[in-house]
Amino acid sequence: MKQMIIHGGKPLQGDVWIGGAKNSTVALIPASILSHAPVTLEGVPRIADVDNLMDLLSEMDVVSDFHKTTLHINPENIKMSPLPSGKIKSLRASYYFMGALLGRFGKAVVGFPGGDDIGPRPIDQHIKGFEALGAIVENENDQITITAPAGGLQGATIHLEMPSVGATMNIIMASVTAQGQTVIANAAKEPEIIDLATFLNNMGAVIRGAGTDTIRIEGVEKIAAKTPHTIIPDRIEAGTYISLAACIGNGICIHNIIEEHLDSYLAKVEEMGVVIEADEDSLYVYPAGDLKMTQIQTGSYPGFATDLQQPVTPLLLTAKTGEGVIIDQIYPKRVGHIGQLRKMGADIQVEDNIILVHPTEHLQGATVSAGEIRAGACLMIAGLMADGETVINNAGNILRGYDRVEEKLHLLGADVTIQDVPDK
Ligand SMILES: CC(=O)N[C@H]1[C@@H](OP(=O)(O)OP(=O)(O)OC[C@H]2O[C@@H](n3ccc(=O)[nH]c3=O)[C@H](O)[C@@H]2O)O[C@H](CO)[C@@H](O)[C@@H]1O
Ligand SMILES: C=C(OP(=O)(O)O)C(=O)O
Repeated sequence: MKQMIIHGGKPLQGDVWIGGAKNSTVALIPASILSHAPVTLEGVPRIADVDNLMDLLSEMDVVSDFHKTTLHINPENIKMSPLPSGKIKSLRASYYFMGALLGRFGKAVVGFPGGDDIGPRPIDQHIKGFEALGAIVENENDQITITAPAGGLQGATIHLEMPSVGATMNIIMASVTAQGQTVIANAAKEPEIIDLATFLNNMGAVIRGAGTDTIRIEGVEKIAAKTPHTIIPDRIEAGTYISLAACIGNGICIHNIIEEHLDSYLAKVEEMGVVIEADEDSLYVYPAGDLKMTQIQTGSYPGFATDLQQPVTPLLLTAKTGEGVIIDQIYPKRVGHIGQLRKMGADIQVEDNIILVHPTEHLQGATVSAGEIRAGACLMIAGLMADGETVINNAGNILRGYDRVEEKLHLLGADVTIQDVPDK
């Protein structure tokens, strides 16, 4: 098990550079197998999800090579292989191999995906999409087998019941080479969807409307990468460092940001009183003064991201008066961090899945556990604010999605180490 040890209470300052978006990267790597030529991805974050996806690629004889921030993937000798379990369970996004294998071979055999413990995460909309394209979907022994009809997948209109990021991406991957037109109505609008569409369109796919709620895909016979693709910056990593900077920063500049991707988040923290100055692709967060308490409801993009509700929670604790309310409408059960924050002395409760936050003058280091990636980010910020030593168990969950986090925190002056300890 990985353990993060923090000696907190010191103001941090300096510069931090945001990596490529985890939620783009974990879709683009599976999508690369749709290419009939080698793929180059630039700006790839150093995160455990990437290592696990590379292992899954190698199970299909797809050679990949990751150097600095460049990932080369050569799918030219790919063999159609079932991906029943093992690494499939280590991350949520392994489900993108369903759409990608279906698009490439007309068949996918993929184990049920793993991922964060944040409440129920059904994939019925993904399945509905594959079936609308004519595929037969069988679910047996925790393994999903998806088979295209004899004449290949046929374009169709799919109305998603909710704007699911994963279903939108999976249907795009499956339909890029389907016959005729596919329409995804009530599609997710997240920036990572646009990134996937840009990546595939540059390979010869015809996808229009990504970033709106109606996406139209005209099937083409084959696609092949021609130019390297640079992954968009990670808006969730950026939001995490903004929260950290406002909680414990003495002036922090965060580089490689697309500000527009953070609009609803920035509006909220600025409403609380955090002063932020924007430059071209960077934001400077001033040391925070007295902050106002606030209420937050998460929603689909462009709403307040569920993946930022936990990283922003320590900031609400620093408000001087009032009661804060956080409601996660996407994952109402995503409240595992609250009990851990209470161990550190936070005045915070959960009632009927609603998080109630009260001003907390002092956090004290404690031994806590990162039940999932963003709970880990929340505890990491709390540990940096707290007096004394904080030990975060299961810190591997932080490393799933935070690029070179130890190195970045050191650059800001933090006393943080990550170590391996035997599992209990
Ligand atoms: C790898 C990746 O990109 N992960 C992100 C992605 O997850 P993921 O793609 O899994 O999340 P979705 O957008 O699909 O989920 C949104 C909501 O729809 C529900 N739903 C989804 C699909 C489905 O078939 N049926 C169904 O009921 C989910 O339970 C959830 O309440 O978007 C989430 C919501 O922004 C983020 O928290 C995750 O970081
Ligand atoms: C829930 C998340 O990730 P995943 O969908 O990969 O589990 C997240 O990034 O906050």
